[in-house]
Amino acid sequence: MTAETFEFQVEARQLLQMMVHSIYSNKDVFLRELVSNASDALDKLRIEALRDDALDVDVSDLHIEIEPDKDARTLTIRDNGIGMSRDEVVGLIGTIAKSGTAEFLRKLKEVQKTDNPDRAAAAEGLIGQFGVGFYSAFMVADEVTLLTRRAGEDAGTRWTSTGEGTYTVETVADAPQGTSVTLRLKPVDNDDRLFDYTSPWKIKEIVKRYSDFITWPIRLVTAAGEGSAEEGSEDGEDGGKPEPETINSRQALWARPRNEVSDEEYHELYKHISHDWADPLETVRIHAEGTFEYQALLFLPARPPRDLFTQGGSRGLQLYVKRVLIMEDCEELVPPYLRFVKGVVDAQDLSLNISREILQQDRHIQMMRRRLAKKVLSTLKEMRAKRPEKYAEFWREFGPVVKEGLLNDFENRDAILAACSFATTHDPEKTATLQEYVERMKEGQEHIYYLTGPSRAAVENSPHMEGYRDKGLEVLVLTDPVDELWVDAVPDFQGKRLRSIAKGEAELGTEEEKEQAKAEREQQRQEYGDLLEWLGGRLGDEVKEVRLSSRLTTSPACVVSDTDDVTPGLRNMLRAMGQEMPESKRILELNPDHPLITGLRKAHAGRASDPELSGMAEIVYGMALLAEGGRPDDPSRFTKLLAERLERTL
Ligand SMILES: Nc1ncnc2c1ncn2[C@@H]1O[C@H](COP(=O)(O)OP(=O)(O)OP(=O)(O)O)[C@@H](O)[C@H]1O
Repeated sequence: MTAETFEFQVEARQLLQMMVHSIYSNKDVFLRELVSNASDALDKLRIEALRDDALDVDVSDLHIEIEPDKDARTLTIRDNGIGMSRDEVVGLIGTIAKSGTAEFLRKLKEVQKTDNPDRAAAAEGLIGQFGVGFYSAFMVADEVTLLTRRAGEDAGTRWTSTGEGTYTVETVADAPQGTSVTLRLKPVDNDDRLFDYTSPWKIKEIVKRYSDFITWPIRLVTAAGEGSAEEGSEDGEDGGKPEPETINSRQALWARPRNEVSDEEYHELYKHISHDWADPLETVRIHAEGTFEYQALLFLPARPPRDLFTQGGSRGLQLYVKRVLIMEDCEELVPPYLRFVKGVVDAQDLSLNISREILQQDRHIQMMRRRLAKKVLSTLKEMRAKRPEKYAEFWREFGPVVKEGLLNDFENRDAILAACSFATTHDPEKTATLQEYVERMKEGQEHIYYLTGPSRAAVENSPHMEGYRDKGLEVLVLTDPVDELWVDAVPDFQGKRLRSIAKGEAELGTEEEKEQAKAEREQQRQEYGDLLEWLGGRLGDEVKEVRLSSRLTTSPACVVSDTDDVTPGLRNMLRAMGQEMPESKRILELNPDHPLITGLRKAHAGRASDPELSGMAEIVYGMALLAEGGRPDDPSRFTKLLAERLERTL
């Protein structure tokens, strides 16, 4: 059949260009990527064969082969795994379905344009986050040919490209099942770290470093005698019969004693599982013995995957039963708020062909899920104590996800809270745990105070903060959307209630101060009685009450919610999620010590019926809304009223 030529999709072309002109300095990783893909293909075939008895394939000798040809300067990576159909080749290899590709390329170009001496490192960091898989072959090859046949199909597909803009696809009748990728290697250029990838020594070195733990045999196929030759040796030129040699130890890392495995080896396993090119932040090992035995290796990534907040992203852990991978993304093994955790669980006593439906109810799966969640949470707590910088890096990226657990994992609520930390007014540079907050509480302070808002600046500058700052009371600064939700779901911490400083009456200071303030307020209430009543009448459509405030020191007024009402932030959020949320009227609080308010009281006492005054009611209320980051219902009317008054001061 004749070959058809296709154009790469725009993003794929751009990405290929970068690979062809090789911006990534460590070119050895192309082999890691191709071996990783081959290993995945073998896993998939085995899983499919477990599920589908009718699938007519031989799974008795699943393996990966690497075959260099020194004379032709080619390198072939072959597997007898699941293979790809013609449509899959075009869809998976010719296009890049990853979300965020355009954004990634834009950033990459930006980095490359600058004269920053670290731009190569910055570019590598970006590729590390993105991962480019199969395309990394073009770092070392000027032509790549992929020959593949999907298990269960008759015809195979040959795909060829020089990485320039087009690729050809051809149907072939006699392809072996599985996939082989043949690279026509670029000339060796040691200065550019483009090594001789036909050298058996080099191949072994790379496989040992990056792919040793792959459970499938990786066989090096060389002409007789060549496999054991030293680098640069010309042995084997007589072209003896190829002799395969298994070059990986195939030992599951999780089954090896901790002190025999290096961090690098763990990191390579993480990269293989997660498709991340960067090292993980933390490795967690679990070895459960007893009636139900299992081992687990879990990893906390350094950076969030692009699909962390989207539906349908790849979630879950790899589930093995006695060293055999039976499920790729087993979501049942981690609760949704730990969905960023990657890793492997290997259980001794599960059925090999357990179905997803059964998994959900399986007692052992539930037991492991519980234990793994607890272990991750305790690791976070420990990280915070012992490796605070790493924890801070983690928390910045994943804190909002972990806090989702406070909404629904009641059993682990305390453990989640112990792993959480929050920005606070105590120290702008450091986060605090609730435990630390409680230890610092002032004498007479009963509650844990917090304020939610869109940003740190908005929260810190909010008028609600004034009295608390004045009294030296610490307030948690909560700015993640999820904070609006969990604060209502967590009633208390060690018997101390969490209280929004924008809700209810503020009761500040020691018992004595509170008593004193109460007496003062009583007196002021009499003085201000008329004004409060009048304002309440004027603003009756907007607010449910007008009262004197004990939380303000410098602002004239603020709006607060009633203790059990939802905050405006939460209301907006629930509305955005499509929930019907009725307006609930709020409370206007006045600062009886502010000149604007004392002036207003005098003006009202002197000329209560002056129409000028009624505009003032609206202005005071509008200002209070603006000060908390909200806005008046009718901003143009508000501006007009304000302008009229300002005019008169000129
Ligand atoms: N040897 C192979 N056998 C079967 N399918 C393969 C093989 N190599 C690649 N594929 C298919 O092509 C897809 C794209 O591969 P590619 O390496 O570009 O990306 P990836 O592995 O999905 O992700 P990443 O870029 O993070 O490595 C794979 O997801 C897989 O479905």
